[in-house]
Amino acid sequence: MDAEDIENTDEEKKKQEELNLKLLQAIKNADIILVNQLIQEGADIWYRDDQVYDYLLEEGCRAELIFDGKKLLDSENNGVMMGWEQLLMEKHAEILCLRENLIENNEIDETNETNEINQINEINEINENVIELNILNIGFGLGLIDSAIQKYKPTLHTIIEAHPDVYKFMIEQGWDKKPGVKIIFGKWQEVLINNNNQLLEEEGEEQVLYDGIFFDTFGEYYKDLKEFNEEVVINYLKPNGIYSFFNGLGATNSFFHDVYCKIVEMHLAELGLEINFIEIPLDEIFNDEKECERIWEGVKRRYWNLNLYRLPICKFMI
Ligand SMILES: C[S@@+](CC[C@H](N)C(=O)[O-])C[C@H]1O[C@@H](n2cnc3c(N)ncnc32)[C@H](O)[C@@H]1O
Repeated sequence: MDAEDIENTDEEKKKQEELNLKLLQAIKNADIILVNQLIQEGADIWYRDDQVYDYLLEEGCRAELIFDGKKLLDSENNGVMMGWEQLLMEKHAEILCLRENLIENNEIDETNETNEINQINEINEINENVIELNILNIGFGLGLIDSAIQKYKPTLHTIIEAHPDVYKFMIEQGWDKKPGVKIIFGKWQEVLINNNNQLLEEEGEEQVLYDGIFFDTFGEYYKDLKEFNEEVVINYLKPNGIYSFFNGLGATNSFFHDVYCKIVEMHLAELGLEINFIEIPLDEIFNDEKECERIWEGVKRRYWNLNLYRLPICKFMI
């Protein structure tokens, strides 16, 4: 790199920093038009870790965040990306909803292969024997996992979602009218802790416990996941329930990812939970350079860099 390049890089950094500071200021002034404009110009919604994202979320982060979010999540812009995440979400749903320990009379044919289990007919047949299936999902996003969970006909399917536009989208799509679905709008921190337990049954004030809990909030950090485990999972999961989360821990680098997987295992063990991982290869998708380019096209912050997905299955140690 010669002196001119260094100067240019410094210049770019300075410009970016200015944009980011302007963005923070515009957010504080609640100047939505300017916020939108600055994000389009390249201001970073992840500036100062999650400070800006969080601010937008707290303040009912408006269209601009959804706009950015749509680049990541919207099926029209990123259909292929949905493809790879959908596969994972379907697997997560299967792990949470379809299991022998939910079956009253253990009538599962053990020779069933996973791909066969995926057939909707079989799901219905198997889950007919389940007395109760309560599932809690944190973070609706595009509703990929929630759509997959619905196939298992849960008795209670609670969804906690904090983003007003995502919430609006859920209502428009009729999610509030689906059988068993209970939507709670707000941050899980507010809904479930801070002495504000909104999961209590309205009539009997009885604590609902869940057979399956899933956590995928994006935009939050390991400390949030840890808090969720400590404050929510151990209080809301049935003794034989299964907890899982989107395992994007340190997923931009395989070394960090390995370390995080160990850390989460250690922290869960302190809470009396064991964790096992199902490994799902992603190399077919991510080894293909062209495919990769397509997946990440237009995405500001690439958040995945691994050829393997480690799907976590957490249970109370017996
Ligand atoms: C990556 S998306 C979830 C994707 C989802 N698993 C799916 O299958 O489509 C993350 C969602 O979590 C929501 N979210 C972020 N922080 C949250 C919080 N503290 N409480 C509740 N929802 C939150 C976001 O608004 C977003 O809709």
